[in-house]
Amino acid sequence: MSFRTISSKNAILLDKELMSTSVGFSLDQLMELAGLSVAESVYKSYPPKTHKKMLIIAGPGNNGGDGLVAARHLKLFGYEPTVYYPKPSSSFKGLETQLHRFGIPIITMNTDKIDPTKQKFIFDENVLRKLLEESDGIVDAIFGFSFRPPLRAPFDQILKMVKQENEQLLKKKLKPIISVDLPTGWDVDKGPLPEYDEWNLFPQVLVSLTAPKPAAVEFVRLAHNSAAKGRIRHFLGGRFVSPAFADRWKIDVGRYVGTEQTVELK
Ligand SMILES: NC(=O)C1=CN([C@@H]2O[C@H](COP(=O)(O)OP(=O)(O)OC[C@H]3O[C@@H](n4cnc5c(N)ncnc54)[C@H](OP(=O)(O)O)[C@@H]3O)[C@@H](O)[C@H]2O)[C@@H](O)CC1
Ligand SMILES: [K+]
Repeated sequence: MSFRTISSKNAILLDKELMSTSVGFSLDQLMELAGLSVAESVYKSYPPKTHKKMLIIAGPGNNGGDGLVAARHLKLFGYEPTVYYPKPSSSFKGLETQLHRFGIPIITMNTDKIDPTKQKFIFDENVLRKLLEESDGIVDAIFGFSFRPPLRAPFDQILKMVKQENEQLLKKKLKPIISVDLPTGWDVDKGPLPEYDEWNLFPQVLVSLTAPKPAAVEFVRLAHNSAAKGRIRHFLGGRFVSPAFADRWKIDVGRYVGTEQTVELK
């Protein structure tokens, strides 16, 4: 294992710099490339022939936005994606509209259960259980580098359930989890914290974006020590960094081949 990492603090600063006037990217551009690299990593790991029904669980921030983009690309790649999006962001209305146009179901605030004064999402475990049962794989686009434990509602209940159901279902059939940028719930700089074990997911695939975070080192280390090590994969995506920019931030550009948007780190 040899890859350089970037701390949570620097990942936030790097992100800002990419969108500064001196570098010139917009959030839409970065998210499109990030989401595309996630979809490509899913395809390389679990093609639609064997894992057609993908459940994308999207969080309220940009990690969730990557998930919405990935869902559209997955549809174009031949999957049947469904998006579970408990706390939609007003910034991503356009992405939601695109998903509607592509006929991708989005499970979001449950209108008949909304508290009309607070517009609160009320977690219904039967809805999530059914989605998990029907899916062939889960894309974890809940939280990325701005996550700070402990998890708050409703995501604590959601994560707990994904973990429990997946452990049950795994006994019958491998239902992989593909995590976007970080396994949700893990501390960005330390990895999974034992005190939060009830909702620490352990994904089969991690797609680090721009550069792996320190938690990715833990992911690889734990994978190496687990019985499932042969099935665990770590990709780098988000192909928008120039060599000079990477040098400045002491990260690796990634040895992408040809038109690839994602490269496996070994
Ligand atoms: N340059 C790149 O690499 C690019 C990176 N990109 C992607 O952006 C991701 C980072 O996105 P991000 O900064 O929006 O943060 P993210 O992790 O989605 O979470 C923020 C949300 O989580 C919430 N929240 C936090 N803690 C919580 C808790 N304990 N329990 C509950 N909620 C909690 C927080 O709520 P708040 O604390 O503000 O109330 C806020 O709503 C990055 O990982 C990558 O995937 C690409 O899109 C573009 C290029
Ligand atoms: K994630």
